[in-house]
Amino acid sequence: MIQMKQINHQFIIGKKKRKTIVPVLENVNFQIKQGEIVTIVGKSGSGKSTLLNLLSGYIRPTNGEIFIKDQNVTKLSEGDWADFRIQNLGFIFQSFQLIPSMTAYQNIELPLILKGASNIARKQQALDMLEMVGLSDHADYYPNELSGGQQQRVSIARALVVKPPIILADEPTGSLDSENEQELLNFIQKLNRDLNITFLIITHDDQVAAIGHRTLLIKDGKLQEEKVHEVHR
Ligand SMILES: Nc1ncnc2c1ncn2[C@@H]1O[C@H](COP(=O)(O)OP(=O)(O)OP(=O)(O)O)[C@@H](O)[C@H]1O
Repeated sequence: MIQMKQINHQFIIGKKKRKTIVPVLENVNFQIKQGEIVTIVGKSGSGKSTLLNLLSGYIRPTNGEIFIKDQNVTKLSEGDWADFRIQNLGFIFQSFQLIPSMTAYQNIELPLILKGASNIARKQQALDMLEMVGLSDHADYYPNELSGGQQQRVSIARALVVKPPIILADEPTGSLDSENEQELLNFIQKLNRDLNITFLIITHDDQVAAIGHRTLLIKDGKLQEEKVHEVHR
């Protein structure tokens, strides 16, 4: 489903004589199968977000190739990457990234507008998602009128409304209290079981890491298999 082949990534800071090269990832190779939940851990600054940004196409690798659903995404133009992203990837961020001037319903509907869905289909699917995350009665609330846990549920509904086969999550529980965290983790596992959605989750939190079928560790620019959690399957 997802494959990184010999990925190297470095950032270049400054210009000309003051140029500094910051190597972040070195010869990273891994594969994720459809229906897996894989969690990625590593110290602050180890390159976790960089890895996720490479998989999202927001940055391009210095070297190496990335395949998602057998498509070599490193070869896609910006426009084709944008289309591919809308069709295949959903995102969950720590900071929710909801649009403050739009209601819960409108935030969830937005990816469907971008995808070109019809009016009727949009309405039905957005309402279904609101129901699925238990917020049917909050459709017309704006993000600042919702609790942190409710905002996170709206952001998940928005990620899922286009039914992406893959969800990339960066510290998805980072802003939640322990009750909401547990609820979200149960929800991710349910989506994985019921809809066979593949999850790649970056986290600092052991409880989150443990929902992965496997956990990968980024250390000194390299990726290593940390743990296989047998209990989940
Ligand atoms: N756009 C950029 N330009 C230059 N350097 C960058 C850029 N983005 C990240 N870096 C550097 O790459 C390294 C890895 O950063 P990254 O954000 O991937 O780490 P992380 O593991 O996600 O950290 P955290 O857990 O603190 O979020 C850091 O040294 C950072 O300074």
